[in-house]
Amino acid sequence: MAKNKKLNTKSKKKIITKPKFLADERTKFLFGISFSLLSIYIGLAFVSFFFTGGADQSKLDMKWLELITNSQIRVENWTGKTGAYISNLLINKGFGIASFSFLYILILISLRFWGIKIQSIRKTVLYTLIFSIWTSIFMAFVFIDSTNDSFLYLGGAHGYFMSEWLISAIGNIGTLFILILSALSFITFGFQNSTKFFNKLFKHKNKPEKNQETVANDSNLKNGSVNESEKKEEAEDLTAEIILSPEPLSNPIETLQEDSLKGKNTETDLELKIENAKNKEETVKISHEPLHDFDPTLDLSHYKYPPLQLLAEHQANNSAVSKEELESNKNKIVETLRHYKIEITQIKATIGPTVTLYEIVPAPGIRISKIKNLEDDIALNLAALGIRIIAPIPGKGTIGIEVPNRAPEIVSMKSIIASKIFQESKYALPVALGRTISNETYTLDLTKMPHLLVAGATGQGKSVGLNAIITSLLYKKHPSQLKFVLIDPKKVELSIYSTIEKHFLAKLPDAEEPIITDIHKVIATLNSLCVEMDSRYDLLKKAHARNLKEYNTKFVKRKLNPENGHRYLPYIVVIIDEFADLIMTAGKEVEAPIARIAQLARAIGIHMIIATQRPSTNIITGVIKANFPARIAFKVASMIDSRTILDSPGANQLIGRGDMLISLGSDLVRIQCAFVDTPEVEAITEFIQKQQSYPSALLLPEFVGESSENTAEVDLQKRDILFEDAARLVVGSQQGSTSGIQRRFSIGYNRAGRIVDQLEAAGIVGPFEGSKARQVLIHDEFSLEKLLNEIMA
Ligand SMILES: Nc1ncnc2c1ncn2[C@@H]1O[C@H](COP(=O)(O)OP(=O)(O)OP(=O)(O)O)[C@@H](O)[C@H]1O
Repeated sequence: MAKNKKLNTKSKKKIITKPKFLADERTKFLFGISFSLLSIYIGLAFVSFFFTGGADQSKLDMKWLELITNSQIRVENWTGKTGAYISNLLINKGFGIASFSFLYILILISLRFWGIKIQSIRKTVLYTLIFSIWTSIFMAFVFIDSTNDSFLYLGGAHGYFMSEWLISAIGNIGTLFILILSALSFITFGFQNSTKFFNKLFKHKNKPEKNQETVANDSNLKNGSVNESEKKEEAEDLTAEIILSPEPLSNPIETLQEDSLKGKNTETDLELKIENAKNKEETVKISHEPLHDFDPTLDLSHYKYPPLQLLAEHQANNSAVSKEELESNKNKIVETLRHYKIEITQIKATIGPTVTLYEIVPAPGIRISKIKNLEDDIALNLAALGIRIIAPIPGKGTIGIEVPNRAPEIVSMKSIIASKIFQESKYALPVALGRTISNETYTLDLTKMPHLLVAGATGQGKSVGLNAIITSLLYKKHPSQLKFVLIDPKKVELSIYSTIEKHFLAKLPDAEEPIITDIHKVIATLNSLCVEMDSRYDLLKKAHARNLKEYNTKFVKRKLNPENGHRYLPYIVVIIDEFADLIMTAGKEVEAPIARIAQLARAIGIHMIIATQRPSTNIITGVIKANFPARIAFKVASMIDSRTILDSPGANQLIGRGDMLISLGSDLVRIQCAFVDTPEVEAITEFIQKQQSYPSALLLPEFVGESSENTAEVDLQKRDILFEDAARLVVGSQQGSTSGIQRRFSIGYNRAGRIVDQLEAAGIVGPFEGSKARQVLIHDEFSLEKLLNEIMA
């Protein structure tokens, strides 16, 4: 109980001792200077007092004001009358030479203003006061006679008064005992290791010193072979650490268990409980008083989120839709419908950033399909592209006709990021996409998607869309909470993010480039993500957590022991720009890991966004579609493309420049994507890059390719027709890389890989060595020809 109480007061104290005063750097600087100069001034005054105090003494009995105002009076002290007065007040009239300890407080305060924290000021003031009182009495007691022949009172007036009073009350011996006892009490309670020190000094002089931090891990503690006094001593050490250490303890499990020992104070109990804690640390039901929560952001505690000013307004001129435009569109719609004998009872317009939605209520008895078929006629009459008819609008019972505005508005990323809905969103991975047709900010939680497929013909806003997604995540997430894996075979779009590698990116340990462009590296990275996925699943299982959020909550609450492999798991967002290029070169080799991650990674916080220009069925395969329920389509060339992405037409009728449809299961929402320009993204990455970072990108687990294991199955009788040529190429260039063969013969990655496997089986190249090129085992053409002849025979 007492222990707990202490812990409580401790944590309360900690809260109070962190005042948020003087946040302004300039004020801190000025205060820092002032206190430093004051410390030097008082220090000089004190030192000078020893030499000049005698000469000045007669003048120092005056009142301060009198002394200061009378310019006739001069003192010897180096710091003038004020310094002399203060020294006399504190040393002679106060605590004697113990007054020097007050200087320590001044130095500590000035250091604090300089940003250096040595120890708590509150604690130091208390200890200094106790120390000064004690020392002044002690000095006065020891040097009681020196007052007769010196101006200097080593114990100060306070010390002399107190020691004389004590001597008269309990005599010299009694006073000495009181002084010794009070000194010991101060040391015992004031310094956490003092009991240990005394015990060692008096009882166990021969026992080797034990490192305090390793006490809990000591194997003696486990096997119970220690004697009682050792146990007691170590239990005391542990207790002392729990009560006094203001820092988070290194092993949270033990401390939590320690909390649970309320009221049990026999040492044997304590030992046994701690031992149990070791065995049971995977049991995550601990619900005792928590330690301070683990804060993953503390690694980069000074990290500042990008400010809004880095984004631009992009205010388009004359973008407002005029009343005339609305009226004229309305009239044309009504006329066209009337022409086909379709009467409407009501029409309403909702002005969006790029399109205006005209909602009509047809007269009773009109068939909806009739209106739907008039799409082209209405478009013709309005002389506008990109008209889309939604018949009926789900959940509304009306028919919608979307008509593009003459001057579309640019939705700036700034307005979206600044929106209340985004700022206040509590999503785990908040993505701000743009504005809906009714001008509402559209945000989504990537963890709920859980993956996103983005398609659109070239130049329609796909890259801007990806940038908008990445930017919104950068505005909301700390580097400790989120890592991106950026795959960009085109090598242009995502390279802008390479500067924030050490803050926000994850890559293979041997990868030189932060943005993955090489097909081999892509395959290795995707497979490595599968390994990471499996290891995360294991961790979640061990922790009895259902998903990453639950797992991280447990970790933050210090219910999972890092010594057992537990770690804070950041979200990983994998972005693949130009997915088509990957599928075309590596086919199944990329499709398989992507499908695997897509199927399983939701719970463990790996989310994928794949983008493609070519939304054809050989790229967006059934496997990919089945695993990517959330899809975004920018304008595409044909209705077939639209169907491939969204399973419905519509994307072919979009007007481009960020006009998009998002499909989440059954819903189809039209959105004007937020616009973020390259200079803005550069400003954001530069802002992040300038800040303190991790030493490297997050390193994904190493992935060792499987190809070497397959060589046993390679049948050299069924050689590829390019086998011989490839063998000559490899020996001629002395380079055994799959990509070299792929390029030279313009063949797919799979086929090149198979040829390399055959070359390995024939003994021409060595086994797969991860990122390094394979070794070439045949060094000259003569040996090669000999070998080839043997194989052909
Ligand atoms: N949300 C938007 N708002 C306004 N204009 C946009 C928007 N998105 C794109 N644009 C305009 O369209 C141009 C092309 O966009 P973007 O580079 O994103 O196309 P893309 O689909 O990625 O093309 P590619 O596939 O060839 O890289 C931009 O330079 C910009 O002028």
